[in-house]
Amino acid sequence: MAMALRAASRVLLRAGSRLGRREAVDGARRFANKRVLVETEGAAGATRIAVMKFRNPPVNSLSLDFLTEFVISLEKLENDKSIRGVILTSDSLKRGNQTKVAATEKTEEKRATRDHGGRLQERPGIFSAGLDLLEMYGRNPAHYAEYWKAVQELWLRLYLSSLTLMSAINGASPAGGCLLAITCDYRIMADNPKYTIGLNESLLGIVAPFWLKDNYVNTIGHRAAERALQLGTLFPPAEALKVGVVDEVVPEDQVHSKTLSVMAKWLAIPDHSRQLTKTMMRKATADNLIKQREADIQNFASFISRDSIQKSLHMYLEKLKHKKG
Ligand SMILES: CCCCC/C=C/C(=O)SCCNC(=O)CCNC(=O)[C@H](O)C(C)(C)COP(=O)(O)OP(=O)(O)OC[C@H]1O[C@@H](n2cnc3c(N)ncnc32)[C@H](O)[C@@H]1OP(=O)(O)O
Repeated sequence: MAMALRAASRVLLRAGSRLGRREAVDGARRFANKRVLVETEGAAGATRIAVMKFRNPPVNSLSLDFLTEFVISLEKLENDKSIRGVILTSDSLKRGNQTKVAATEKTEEKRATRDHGGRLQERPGIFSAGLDLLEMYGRNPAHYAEYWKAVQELWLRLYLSSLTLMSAINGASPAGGCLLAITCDYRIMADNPKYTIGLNESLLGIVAPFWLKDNYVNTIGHRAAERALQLGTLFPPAEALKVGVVDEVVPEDQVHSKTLSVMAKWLAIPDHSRQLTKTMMRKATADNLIKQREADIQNFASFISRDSIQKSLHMYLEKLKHKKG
């Protein structure tokens, strides 16, 4: 066990020092579609891990295209027998990021604000702003049904993944952003009080689906989930740690390296016993959705089509548009 842990640590520490680079280095590979960048690391034949970086500017919202690309990337990793662990994180959307890839200059400009001296300042990072509100507003029921099926698919794939999944939460993580995080086996959040995480659906006048509620209950317990869901609480890092939405809070510049070192510990456990244990813990919750997927889709489509709900979403979108930077 100790030897396996040391070997996994060596692979991951090497990965840690290299993953920030863009060029292909010994054993490192990457593939990308438009909105998800995947970097894998490790020698051929050895354990490798992958880092999935979201890059859907301006706020990494879970649009239909993003969901589709995400699931395709995850499936690719699931089918690669050399990959045992995956880290979910946001490609930095901030101004000044040396590795920016997808954001246009205009978007980059939008991600900065000016201070009183007119100097550009970085705005806080974003892990994911959650479901894309524009997929749920002003569309038709067929679109809502298609969108919801994709949301369910993402959740099921992540929640039941045989891989060890970890989230390195390097920015705001409301609602669907929190969904991504709480499907993971372990969550590490940057210690920045500007970042918050939680299921805030009730603040938008909508309701989290039962399976996401169940995932939340399994993560933070019934009473805490009941209160947080009703109030739509978005927890800053210290509170998120206290309530158990995240497992660790670390300085922002250590999120990635810390996630790699925790991953090393998890990868020292034999896959078969860890995977069977994970399935034992999660199967009943996932089965609840699997046996009523179609009904859940119809429910969502009719709920979100209601005039009153569309009105709430309209008001929320207006509020976002007009808020002061
Ligand atoms: C009935 C079933 C319910 C299903 C469960 C629902 C789950 C969900 O995920 S609902 C979505 C919940 N998400 C939120 O409430 C987050 C809303 N966004 C924010 O709070 C902020 O945008 C931020 C903290 C994530 C980032 O703030 P900031 O850096 O200041 O950026 P802006 O607010 O200026 O946003 C830039 C741009 O992006 C648009 N936008 C933000 N969030 C979303 C979103 N979730 N979907 C679509 N678009 C989003 C925002 O409106 C701005 O657009 P423009 O004004 O056109 O630039």
